[in-house]
Amino acid sequence: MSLMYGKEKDADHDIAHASDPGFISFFHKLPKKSPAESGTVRLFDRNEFYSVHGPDAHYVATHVFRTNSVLKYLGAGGKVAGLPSVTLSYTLGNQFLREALTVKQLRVEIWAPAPGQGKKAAKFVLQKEASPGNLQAVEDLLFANSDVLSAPIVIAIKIASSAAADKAKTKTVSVAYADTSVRELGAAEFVDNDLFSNTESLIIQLSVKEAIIPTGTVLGTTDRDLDLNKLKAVLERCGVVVTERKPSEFTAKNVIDDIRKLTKPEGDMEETPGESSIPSPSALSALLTYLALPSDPANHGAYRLKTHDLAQYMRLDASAVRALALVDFEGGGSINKSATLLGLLNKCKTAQGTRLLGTWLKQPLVNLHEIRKRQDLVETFVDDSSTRRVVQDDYLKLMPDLHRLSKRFKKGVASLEDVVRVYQVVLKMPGLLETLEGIQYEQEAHRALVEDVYLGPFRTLSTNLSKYSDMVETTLDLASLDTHTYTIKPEYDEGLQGLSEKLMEARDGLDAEHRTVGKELGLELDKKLHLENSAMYGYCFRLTKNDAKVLGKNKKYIELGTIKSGVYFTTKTLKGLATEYQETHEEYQRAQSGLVKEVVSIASTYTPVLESLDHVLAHLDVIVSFAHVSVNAPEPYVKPTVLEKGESSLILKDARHPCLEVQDEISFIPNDVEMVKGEGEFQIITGPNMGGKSTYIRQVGVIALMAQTGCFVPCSSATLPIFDSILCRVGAGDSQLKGVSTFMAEMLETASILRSASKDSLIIIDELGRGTSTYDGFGLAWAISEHLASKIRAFCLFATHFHELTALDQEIPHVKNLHVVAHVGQEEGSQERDITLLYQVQPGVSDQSFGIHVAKLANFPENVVKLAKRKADELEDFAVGQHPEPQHSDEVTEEGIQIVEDLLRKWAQTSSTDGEDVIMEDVSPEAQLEELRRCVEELRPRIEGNAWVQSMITSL
Ligand SMILES: Nc1ncnc2c1ncn2[C@@H]1O[C@H](COP(=O)(O)OP(=O)(O)OP(=O)(O)O)[C@@H](O)[C@H]1O
Repeated sequence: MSLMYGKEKDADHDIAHASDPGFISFFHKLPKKSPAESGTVRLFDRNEFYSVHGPDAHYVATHVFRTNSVLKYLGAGGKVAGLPSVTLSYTLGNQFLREALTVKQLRVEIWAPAPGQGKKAAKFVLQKEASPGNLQAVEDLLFANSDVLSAPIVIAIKIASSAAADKAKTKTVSVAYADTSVRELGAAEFVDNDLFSNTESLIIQLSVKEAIIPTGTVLGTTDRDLDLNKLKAVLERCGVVVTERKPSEFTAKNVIDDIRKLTKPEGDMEETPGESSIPSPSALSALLTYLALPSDPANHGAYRLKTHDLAQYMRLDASAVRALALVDFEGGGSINKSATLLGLLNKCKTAQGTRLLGTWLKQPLVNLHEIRKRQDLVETFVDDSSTRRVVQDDYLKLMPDLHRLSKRFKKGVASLEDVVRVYQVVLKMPGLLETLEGIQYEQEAHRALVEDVYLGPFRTLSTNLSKYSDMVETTLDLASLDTHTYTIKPEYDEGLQGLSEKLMEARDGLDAEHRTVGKELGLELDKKLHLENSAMYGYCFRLTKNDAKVLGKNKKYIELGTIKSGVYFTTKTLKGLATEYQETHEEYQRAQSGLVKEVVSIASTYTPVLESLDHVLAHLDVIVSFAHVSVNAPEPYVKPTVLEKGESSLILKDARHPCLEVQDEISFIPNDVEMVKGEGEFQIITGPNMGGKSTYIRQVGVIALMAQTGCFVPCSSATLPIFDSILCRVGAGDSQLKGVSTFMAEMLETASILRSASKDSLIIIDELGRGTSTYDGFGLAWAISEHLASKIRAFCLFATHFHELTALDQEIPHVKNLHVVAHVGQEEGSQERDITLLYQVQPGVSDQSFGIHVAKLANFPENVVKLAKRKADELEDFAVGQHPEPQHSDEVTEEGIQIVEDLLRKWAQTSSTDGEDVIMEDVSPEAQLEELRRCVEELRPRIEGNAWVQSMITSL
């Protein structure tokens, strides 16, 4: 969901009038935004609208209104020295705040006029503060009526190191996390490497939005500072907002008491947990302090504390989430639904289903039994399409977000309408049960599973809810539901019944007087003489001005007023009756509202049942959605054969990229994938730019991930082992990293892969060594490949432009070369060569090299660094022709290599500041490419004389 406002009238609230001259000086004296100037927006509540000032005003102008013309400049100096300001209506402002917190990952502050200050306040006080992981203060304001599709998870991280651990380059990481929207706390403690690979996986698994870490020292030079910097880099890569707090907050003081307060119901006499039984006490302590949970009595006894085991799910790194396009990482809300796996697979009908799917994609299973269970359930709904449709259209589609409803009950803000919505769910249950009982099984074995996962729980929950229906039916006036009025049945309460009768009597009295006056005046009731309950006068009579002449000067008829619709009048009797009616009505409302509270509070006792029901419905929704997508894909998906870790090779027939094959403009070419353990689990893919390399290697990752979430896969047949992790490294051109320079990010990610991969990992490396500037890039690619292939022996797909890397298959038996096929043609009589891309992947090496790139090292295991250096030297030799003949292309000549060398040197020099190996940190990929194009132009005559060089740079 992105904000597309256009130029709104909203911006026209006249801020110049609304603001006191004193405001400008007040604004300039405000404390600096915490913790850093950036990343926080500050809104001023002006009773009817919000105003925004300074740099924030520019931000709002650009992002909300998409024009600077909405800016007003307060104070003297106009555009040059005035205070840039913009206003937002409450609706627009709240929408902006929601997006700032959940999509843009910003902190927000809302300031309100200081007590005693009127509309034109000059002084404001901070009223509400919120951050992506802590929405508590603004929950009612911003999220009361909108589904939050992802939970505001906030995590506190503490790193402990010891001399022994330092030597082994490991750390102990303690984390505590909270989801205040469901009142859940969690903790985990694990050993991590010095690049925090496990912490990264945990952040992905939990979809963390904000992290609290201790501040470093001022100088930032201690070992701890260095660790914190690395941690910050990881957090940034994962798109997490970093909040720094004093290290003193990371001490375990009071944490036992606080946890007891939060998790134990009042009066629970069970023994207090000791400090040793509370995991990650210091991280928990920092987290509780930050969220101020213990100080709010509403939280007492309301929280649950869990421990999270990192190994229960497949591990993913941040690049994998991006490279496999699992979810919209930047959170911008893609318009094209099939652009992400979440978008593609989300045929869920409920908000809870969509949320659970998002979680499942970040938490692929590693337990074979659990994976097969999900697959069998999906198969059940693939086999029986008609039940699938009925479940989706007649049941799931009508289910409200029970999680949100439960939350409203828990917070005591639920209304009768909420009570009724739950009732409507309960009414649907027998039909849903009957539908599921009627499933036509192709595999009898699935019957017990459906019974176990859905029918059993639904029956129990229905039984638990039967009293709920009774309660609603005896207390609520169900006859008035159709008109969306929610009232208590008068018969339910004696007092209410009495009042209701009194109300009827009063109403009868009014009617009688209506008749009497009609007769007296000789006017037909309702056509001429109207009895009305006017907002201004209460019950009274109305006549048109013309008809009103009959009233004459008769004192009996008391005129109340004349407006366009006619003349209003009353009589003494009517006045008395109207007052009585009004008073009884008010009394009735009071009595009813007491009863409403009672009914809502009885309904609230069902929240645990509702939460369980929510979970089973969400599960059903995702499974049915998987089945729906599997059947309705351009080519139906198949159930993959998943085998235990290490027990299988990866064999896919006719594999497709699920997100690409659904795009209208693409006629997708399927490819087989064979990664046979011991024979070819390491594959190097070369080929021309845009030839389909990335697509091929990424689709393998997507398919493995889909298989482990229990979904069917886009292949005609598939066998694959369980992977403990999918780790990716994607080239600079594709990465959308912020903050860290692309180069450093590339190196860190690759280093992290080397540290954390195992033989059961699936590694996807795309375009390693791009965007940097020496031959080390090749050396690095070689060294990494060799390390992965011979030491780690992971399943790996490596797409590269380093043609020379393909020689690795001569050294390591299970390295296999593949290439994407391109047909290079030349029209007769033309100098132009055009390439037809066929997107077919075939064994062997492509006969063209497509460019050499460059890199520098950061944080690699020493042997990799050494090897990289050696290989780089070898390549230099190779380049000047002292190396054996190039093996794979007849067209490569010494002259050709020389031209490429000269070209690259020129490129490196022009971009370099010191003539050394260049790290183009500050140069955007576009600018680098532009630079390269310029160099090509300079060497144009020589390039045109050499077909090989020319083919290599066609893509430029
Ligand atoms: N199997 C396929 N069938 C049809 N079209 C494909 C296929 N694979 C890729 N394409 C098309 O080719 C485009 C480029 O593919 P991809 O990015 O995988 O190429 P690449 O070889 O990795 O390119 P580069 O080397 O420039 O990074 C895709 O966006 C898609 O439109």
